[in-house]
Amino acid sequence: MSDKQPEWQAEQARVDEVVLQVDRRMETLEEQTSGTHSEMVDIRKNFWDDVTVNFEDAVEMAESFASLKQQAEVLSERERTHLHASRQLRTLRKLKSSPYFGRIDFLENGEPTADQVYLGIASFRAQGSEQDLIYDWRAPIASLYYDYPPGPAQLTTPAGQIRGELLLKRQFVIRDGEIVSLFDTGVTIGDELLQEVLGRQSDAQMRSIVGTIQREQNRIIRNERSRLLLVQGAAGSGKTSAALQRVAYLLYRFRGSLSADQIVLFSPNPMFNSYVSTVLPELGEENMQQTTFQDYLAARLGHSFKLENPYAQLEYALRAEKEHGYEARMSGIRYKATTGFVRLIDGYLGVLGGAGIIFRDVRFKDEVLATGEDIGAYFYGLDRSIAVPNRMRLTAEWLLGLLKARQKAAQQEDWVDQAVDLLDKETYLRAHQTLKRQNRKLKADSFDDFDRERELLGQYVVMEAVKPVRSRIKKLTFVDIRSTFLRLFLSSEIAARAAAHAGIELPESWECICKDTIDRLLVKKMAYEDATPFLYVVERIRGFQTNTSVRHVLIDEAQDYTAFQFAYLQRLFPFGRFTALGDLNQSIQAHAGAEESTGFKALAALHKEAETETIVLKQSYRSTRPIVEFTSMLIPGGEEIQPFNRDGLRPKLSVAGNRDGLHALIRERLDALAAEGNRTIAVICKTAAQSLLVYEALHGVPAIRLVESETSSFEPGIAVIPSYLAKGVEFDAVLVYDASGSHSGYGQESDRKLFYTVCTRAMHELHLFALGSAGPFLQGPIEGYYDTAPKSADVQTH
Ligand SMILES: Nc1ncnc2c1ncn2[C@@H]1O[C@H](COP(=O)(O)OP(=O)(O)OP(=O)(O)O)[C@@H](O)[C@H]1O
Repeated sequence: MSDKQPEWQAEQARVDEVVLQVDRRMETLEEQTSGTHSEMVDIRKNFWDDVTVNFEDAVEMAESFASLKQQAEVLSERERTHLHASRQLRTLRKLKSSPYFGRIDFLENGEPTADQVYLGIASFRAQGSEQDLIYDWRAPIASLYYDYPPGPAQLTTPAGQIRGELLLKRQFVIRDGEIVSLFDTGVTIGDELLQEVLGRQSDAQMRSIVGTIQREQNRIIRNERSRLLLVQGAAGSGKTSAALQRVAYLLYRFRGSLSADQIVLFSPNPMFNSYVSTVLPELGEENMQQTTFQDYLAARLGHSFKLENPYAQLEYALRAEKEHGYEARMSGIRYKATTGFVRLIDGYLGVLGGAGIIFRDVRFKDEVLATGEDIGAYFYGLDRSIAVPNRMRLTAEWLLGLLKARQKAAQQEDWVDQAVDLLDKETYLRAHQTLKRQNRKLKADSFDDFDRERELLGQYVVMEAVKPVRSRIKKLTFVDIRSTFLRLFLSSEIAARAAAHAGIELPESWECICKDTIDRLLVKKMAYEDATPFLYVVERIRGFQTNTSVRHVLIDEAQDYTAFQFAYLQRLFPFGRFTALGDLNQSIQAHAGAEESTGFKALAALHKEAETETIVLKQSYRSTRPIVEFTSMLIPGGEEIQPFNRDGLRPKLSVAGNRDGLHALIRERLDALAAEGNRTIAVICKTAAQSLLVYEALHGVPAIRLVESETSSFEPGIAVIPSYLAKGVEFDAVLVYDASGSHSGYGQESDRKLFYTVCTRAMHELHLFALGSAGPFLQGPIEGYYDTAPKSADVQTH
């Protein structure tokens, strides 16, 4: 529609009116906030003048306390009002610039006139009015906009189904209060707006897709029914986008009962956290908790082991092929990712319920209070129908009882006298304070009595000596979980019993797996593949420290999780509803290729079928049509992926005869891409080691930076980045290093998904660089989907 048409002008007049109303509201709010702000400053400044503090006796103290409490409450009430108003102002500022993005005219059956509904990031009505000038995109009526083209439509509300007809569906782009474009759409969501949105250069931050959410994505966003929502979606199909919009939806739908800190998003790496961190604030919502699974593991394991990170594991899988023990480790990595291994560990835990947990001696002052055998005998003497963690608690209580008896006896011992003599002044004073606190009858002058003082200081010394032992008993450190875990791998007889208990067979490579596991655990190294099974055993023996406040757990890149990791997460968040989003074609972890039951199926197995919903996204939005057509050829079943019809250049392959030549070609391409105005460009390498070499070889290229596993921010410019860290993110242009079939390129069948993942990061341009010749994935029918640059003259090296 053109801006000359009366329809456009009428819409602009409405925008002007809404902006005026928003402005008015902002003025009122600004006045209010400046008022509450100065009140807050005042209260803070005069806090102590306005309270009466008197600690002379109990009554005065209670009064002082009440006065303090009241003053603090007034302050926090003002702070809350201020925060709320500031948030509202932030949203109003956004509405002022772009009040809405869509309009629907809905004629409900039996009604004489259609409702005009304008949709924006928040609802808004003029002061004193009953009518919404803007509806929140999450309001029930907004679903019509996302779900139906013009024609018959229906809406599910708490009151039942509403049927009617969608007479009009209009989309707007409004900037600074001016309509920039306006489309009436015939299909679900008009291609024009999507074309415009997707054709833009990326700006190093993920954007909200609120104005162009597609019907399938809307199903993900608004799902309230399922305990487990599984989303399998092609690369670039909007899984992450839908997940974030879903969080915003849930916060709106359940406002009052759900807060942002009750939602956790597990993301693939810290850089990804930064990439998505602006979407929710852009929608006027607070960010949910964001973490990586690795961070979670590290926090739970503490410092007792040197924990390998998943990237180090992946680097090993990609690079160490020639190292001794490679196959043993790789078969371990694959087996430990399976549900078979979960069952084996469950079987082992079953065995341990009857016998076999290893206990440590509990000592007090170099003397054994209870030997590991004694503890074992006590533990296994308890009723076996009591769950293991509860028996552990009972055992701890028994040990605390022993310790108490020992504490009493110790007071007469010589070492106590010696320790009392050696007390320094500070400790002496501390002892005095502590004893005074504990024994109210003790008056300040009691210390004048030498014998009494000696006795009390003796008690203090023993109490201090007992403290760490008591704390260790409470933490159940008398259970030697490392040795207990190791035993499964050390004893073939126990492994066989665990397998029999679980009703499964041990894998053929079990012996090799055992040797590999033992070697590392004995030196307190925790391989990534062992970390979750180990923690699972820890928590099943000691009792799970569950997080009961979390209501929604979203797992992005879920295809990379093992059956064990899902089982673990499921137990950690017993009240959480799970949304798992992934793409099996992008399974790039070292365990990829393990039995099919890893990934989604394992997670689904943990839930009832009736509580699970699976949504498949086939349309890919990120890349241009030529890029999607090319990448679809890389994977089986790729023909099912539907490219969004956005034009662009075909991917281009450049081949060089030596590395210097390759680097010269890349430099040339980077210059050209930067000159074209691409804001985010990535040279994606296979490994971190390769990234470092390439980064050094490209020294001097402006705005180039190396991305490493610790990199925590996603920035514009040129990134040299290992394949696995590019997961989940996207770039205007991608240069793949190196697309040959050599070891440092992508030659093995096991490299296929990695190669696919790398190529699908490109939004507008994809350039492939190969050393020597193109790799196997670029040969055959796929040759019809990319162009080849004329072979360059190789750079001569000296
Ligand atoms: N409905 C939509 N409207 C506009 N843009 C969209 C829509 N859906 C997806 N996109 C865009 O497509 C790109 C890919 O989206 P996103 O990263 O969410 O996909 P993904 O499925 O998580 O991808 P991958 O699995 O490859 O990491 C993003 O730029 C996103 O903004």
